[in-house]
Amino acid sequence: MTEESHRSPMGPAGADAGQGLWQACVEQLAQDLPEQQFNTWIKPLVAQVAEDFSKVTLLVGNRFKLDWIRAQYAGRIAALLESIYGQSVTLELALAQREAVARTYIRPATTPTATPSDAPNHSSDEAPAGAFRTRLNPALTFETLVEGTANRMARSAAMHVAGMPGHLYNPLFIYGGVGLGKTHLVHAVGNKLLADRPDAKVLYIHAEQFVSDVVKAYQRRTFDEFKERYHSLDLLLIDDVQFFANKDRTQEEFFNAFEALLAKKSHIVMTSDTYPKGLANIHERLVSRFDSGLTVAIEPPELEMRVAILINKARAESTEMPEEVAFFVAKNVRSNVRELEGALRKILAYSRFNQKEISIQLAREALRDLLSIQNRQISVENIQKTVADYYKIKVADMYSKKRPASIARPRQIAMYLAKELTQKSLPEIGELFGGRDHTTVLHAVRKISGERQQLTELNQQLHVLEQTLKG
Ligand SMILES: Nc1ncnc2c1ncn2[C@@H]1O[C@H](COP(=O)(O)OP(=O)(O)OP(=O)(O)O)[C@@H](O)[C@H]1O
Repeated sequence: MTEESHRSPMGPAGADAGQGLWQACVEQLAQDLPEQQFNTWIKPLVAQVAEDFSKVTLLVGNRFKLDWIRAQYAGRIAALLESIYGQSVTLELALAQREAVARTYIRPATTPTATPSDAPNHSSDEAPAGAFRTRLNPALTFETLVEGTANRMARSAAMHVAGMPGHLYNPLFIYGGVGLGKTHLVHAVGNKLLADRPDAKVLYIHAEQFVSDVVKAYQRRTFDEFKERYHSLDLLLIDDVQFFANKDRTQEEFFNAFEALLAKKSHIVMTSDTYPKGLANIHERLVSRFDSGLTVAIEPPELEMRVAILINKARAESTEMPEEVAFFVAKNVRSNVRELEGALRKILAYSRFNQKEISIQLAREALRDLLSIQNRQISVENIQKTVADYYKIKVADMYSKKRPASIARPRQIAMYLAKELTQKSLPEIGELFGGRDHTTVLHAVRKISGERQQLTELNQQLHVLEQTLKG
């Protein structure tokens, strides 16, 4: 899709008609888009239209804008041009003031959805000299993040921060297991703020990169530059702060940056694999600061959310995934969104290679290995044993009629996990727990899933058990 080339001038003939085509497109976009978006992103574009209208090249001021327009608007623009002209039009994006022009060819799309694979990971790494490197991936936006019960609170807090940084929820601390969308969400905060305020100083950084920046500053004695860089931000997005464990110097520098940023009402958004008090080997004064704004969890996505993610991501690849296939995949791939994406990629590739329509049968074939590993690994017996070990009770207590809380609660947790992680029905699970009635299982499932939303500690324990069971 992307290639580097030199810009070739368009012939003058037909230039007016060409501009007419572009003008019609702009007028339509002005009606479709919010005014601020239109003024920021579309209005400044300069179009060059080929004589035969087969190609429209949009000249964009800088690399960040180019990536953003490609991710957010290119599909829609290409589709509009085609519908106005009535024939195929190739859309190209190019940097306006460069010798070597980065060109991007865009397929028309029916929806303006961005495909993460279309966009470079760190667009602003390629920002023109002197420009601020945000390290944001423009494809990771609120628009491409599917909302569900699992991320609703984190998402709305993040939206709030993006809309009004420096006010409520500072710092915002987002935690959850692997592949649940923490990174996506923090990029979305940065991208939204930049869309509203293109001059804001936003930086996304992984905690390991911060560690390496501290080491470099230490070796090169460039702490002044380091401080200037970090302390002048409007928004710092820092991923996976658990990586600060045991790194004293880094923790000290982060503490300083933290204090400086909060004092000037800049915003800090952090992610981690656990809640602040669960972090190991991080100084207490940092932990208490992490927890001083708002701490929110992202849970593993529920079934409906997994279905919606699959359908949306397939659509972003210009493929319609039938709902029943999405349900089949979502029921079988439960752990996290990254695995869901992997399953989708396999299905799309299998369907293309074999030139077959996407169906449940095709999904079953494409995911054969994955499904057999799952079936082998997660059985009710396995769950009972793992939960019994974890809570230090006997496996036999899973089937016994004993009722003390120290036994009844792990048993309810095991029933909940059996429902979540296996295909067994409530009566089947009841049978495997000493012949209990399905209503007992239903009660346990409802109780634990309700408490999971409220009790951070229980939620953490369930994460550990799930990760252990999934291997
Ligand atoms: N709700 C969602 N809607 C759409 N895509 C999602 C959603 N959640 C996660 N993803 C996608 O799943 C993939 C993994 O997400 P991400 O990298 O943000 O996870 P993470 O929680 O940061 O994981 P890790 O802790 O391993 O870094 C990404 O491609 C992301 O875009």
